[in-house]
Amino acid sequence: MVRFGRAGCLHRGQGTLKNAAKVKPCGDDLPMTDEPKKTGFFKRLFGGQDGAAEPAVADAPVAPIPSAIPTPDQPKKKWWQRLKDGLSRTSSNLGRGVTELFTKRKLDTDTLEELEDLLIQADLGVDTAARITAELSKGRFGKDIAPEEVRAVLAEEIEKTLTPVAKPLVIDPAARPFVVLVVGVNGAGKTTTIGKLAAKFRAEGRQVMLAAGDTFRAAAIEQLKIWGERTGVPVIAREQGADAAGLAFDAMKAAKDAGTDVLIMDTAGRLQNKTELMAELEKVIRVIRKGDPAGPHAVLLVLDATTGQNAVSQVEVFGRTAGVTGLVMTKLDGTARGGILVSVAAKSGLPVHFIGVGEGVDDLEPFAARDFARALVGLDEG
Ligand SMILES: Nc1nc2c(ncn2[C@@H]2O[C@H](COP(=O)(O)OP(=O)(O)OP(=O)(O)O)[C@@H](O)[C@H]2O)c(=O)[nH]1
Repeated sequence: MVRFGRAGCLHRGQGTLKNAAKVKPCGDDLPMTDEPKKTGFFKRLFGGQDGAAEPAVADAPVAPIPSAIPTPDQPKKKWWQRLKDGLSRTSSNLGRGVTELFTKRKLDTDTLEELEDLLIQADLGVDTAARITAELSKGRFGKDIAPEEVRAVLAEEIEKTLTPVAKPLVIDPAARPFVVLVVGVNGAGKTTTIGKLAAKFRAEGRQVMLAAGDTFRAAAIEQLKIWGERTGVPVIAREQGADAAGLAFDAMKAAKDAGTDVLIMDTAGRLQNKTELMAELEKVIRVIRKGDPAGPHAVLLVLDATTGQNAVSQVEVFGRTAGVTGLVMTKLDGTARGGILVSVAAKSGLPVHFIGVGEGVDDLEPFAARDFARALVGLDEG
């Protein structure tokens, strides 16, 4: 049965926390990349706890949903400040590391190697780290160099890597509905991102509909309904355990009938190495295409920054199976290794549409290369 989840009685489970005791590191049973992981000074600097992402469990209670619509008495922080605060764990580690490396030391083979290690520990990836250090040494080798200069070069090189992928998600008004399919591993932040996107599109005056395609978890359906209620957006849902492809069919029909501009479809979190679940995703896509051969018009892969280099493998597999058209990276505030975005961007070349630096509705914004690069290395807005 199709239910429109706009009505009031949706607060069951609201405000409860996902049970931290039930989760295990996301990377546990996933194919990891062979990026070298260093120990010692840099390990201590970067904590070594990242990779402990939060895969959701099937019976996890609903995640807390922050107020979707900020009330006037909530002082609204500028996005730059949110970004800077969100990336502070990475930027303070990088900044401290650079200062310790380059105070009263020349730019020589040792310092360059140590800088490369520092960048790898921040998850920028081996290739990017090597390219940046090579660039830094040009014309400066054997000379004194101030930490500020190193930071400026870092920001410049990171910006260069990111500029080609910093692309907005363009909603084609000719596609009605413009179907956005949201995919990713468990707990990456898909449902939360959908809620934030719904609020954004509504603020732009678009008619939005949500589809609770994560039929696996009752809590996920409830969570999406709450976001729907808060953002004033109808939610198409079926009961827990229902066929996800059937739900996609219902949602396509309902969105067409209602003349909706944007239909955002949630999907169950799935590990990229679980083939039967990946096959289910392909089925959902086939059903969407029956409704509109050009759909889904965007397939957003939500990546949790705290999963580190495993994000690279997620991009590969979801890209192959679901035809990912763009990325959203969440939880950049929860890691000292925010450089993972640079690594993923450099390797995949996929557009990065949005980044998330917190749980609030305003903590997701379109991705801007320069702002990100400067905030990542602890420089001011430039
Ligand atoms: N700190 C932080 N937390 C976030 C961010 N985005 C999402 N979260 C939190 O991450 C947790 C998981 O988010 P969900 O939206 O439920 O993730 P999901 O991918 O839908 O999860 P499944 O339905 O289990 O696949 C929630 O507690 C969110 O509030 C972010 O940018 N920063």
